[in-house]
Formats: sequence, structure tokens, C-alpha cells
Amino acid sequence: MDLIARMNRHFQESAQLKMTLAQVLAAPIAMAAERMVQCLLAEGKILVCGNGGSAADAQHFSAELLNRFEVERPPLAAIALTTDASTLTSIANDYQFDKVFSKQVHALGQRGDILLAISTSGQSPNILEAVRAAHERDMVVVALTGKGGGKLAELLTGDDVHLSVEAQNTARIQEVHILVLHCLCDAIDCILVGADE
Ligand SMILES: O=C(CO)[C@@H](O)[C@H](O)[C@H](O)[C@H](O)COP(=O)(O)O
Ligand SMILES: [Zn+2]
Repeated sequence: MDLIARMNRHFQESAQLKMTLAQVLAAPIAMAAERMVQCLLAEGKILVCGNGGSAADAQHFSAELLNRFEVERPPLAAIALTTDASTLTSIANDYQFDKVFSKQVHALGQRGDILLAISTSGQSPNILEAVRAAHERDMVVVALTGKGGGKLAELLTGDDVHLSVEAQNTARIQEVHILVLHCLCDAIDCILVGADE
């Protein structure tokens, strides 16, 4: 087994996918950022959910909004729905794991808020339930997906934005997801406080 060759292949594939998707994703990312700024300026908030690596991405993104990304600006209203062990375990224990995010969306979501739903497959039942709950709350959904977006893509409606990473390998999709999330942070800051360059 040639580990060095494997590493090289991972780096090549990751870089290649990012280069291929740069053109495809720029406009939808800009649209998602504009929707998010509109929501935040209207006193709305952004709820974020995902499983596994995407749960980490949800927290990473919400922290960069709530605290800061690269420039000084006021803190922005974002909440990761993946962090409260008591809430997550009680919902999963008393109801079902499918409801861990949707119950929080029902409780916290208001008309005009945004749900950022992150799923590499677009098939995770708890993410699908969260999207349904967001629509019931008149929230806009920004879906960050892979593999065509699965059932999640089918749930999206008019004002929703689909950021679809057209690839099949979960790790590669996640690597693009984190780039997309940083692009969103940068675009939000840029619209709110301007950019240096
Ligand atoms: O990070 C990884 C794989 O790279 C895993 O933890 C992965 O996120 C988990 O299997 C998730 O449960 C996958 O969920 P999803 O992206 O299909 O919604
Ligand atoms: Zn991973």
C-alpha cells in the first residue's frame, strides 16, 4: 500500500472538485448570503443543523457568525441545533432521533428566520424533518448537500436556496462544504461592513 500516493490522490481530488465547482456555486452562495443578511437585518436568526461531520460544520459556521469571522462587526444571530446534549438526548429518548432538530425548529423558529440544513446525502431523516418544520414556521431553507441533494432537494420550495456539491464521496463533499461555509461568512461580512479588496 502506497500511503503517499493515496494522500496525493486525496489532495488532487479535493482540489479538483473545488476548482470544478467554483463557477457553479458562486451565484447560489451569493444568493444564500443575501438571504441571510436580509434575515439578520430584519432581526431574524439562522438555525443550523447537520449530523456527524456536518454537526461540527454547523457549529463551526454558527460560531463564526455569532462571534466573528475575519473582520470586526457586530455579533450575528446564529444557533447550532447540535450542541445541547440534554435537549438532543431527551428528544431522541422520549420521541425519536428523527425529531432532534425539528422540535428545536418548532420551538425557536420564527417567520423570516433561516434554517441552514447540512447533509452530504440529503437523506438523513432528522434533517428532512427539520426542513419540514422550517417550512411550517415560514422560514427560508438554505440546503448544503451532496450526491444530488436526495430527498432534501425534493422538499425545497420557492425562496429556498440549494447549494449542491455534485460529488459522491462524503469526505470530498464535506471538504467543499467547509469552503462554502467560509465563502458564506465572507460574503455576509462583505455585504454588512464592506471588504478591503
Ligand atoms: O464526517 C463523516 C464522514 O466524513 C460522518 O460523521 C458523517 O457526517 C455521518 O455519517 C453523517 O451521519 C452523515 O449524514 P449526512 O451527511 O448523510 O446527512
Ligand atoms: Zn468526516
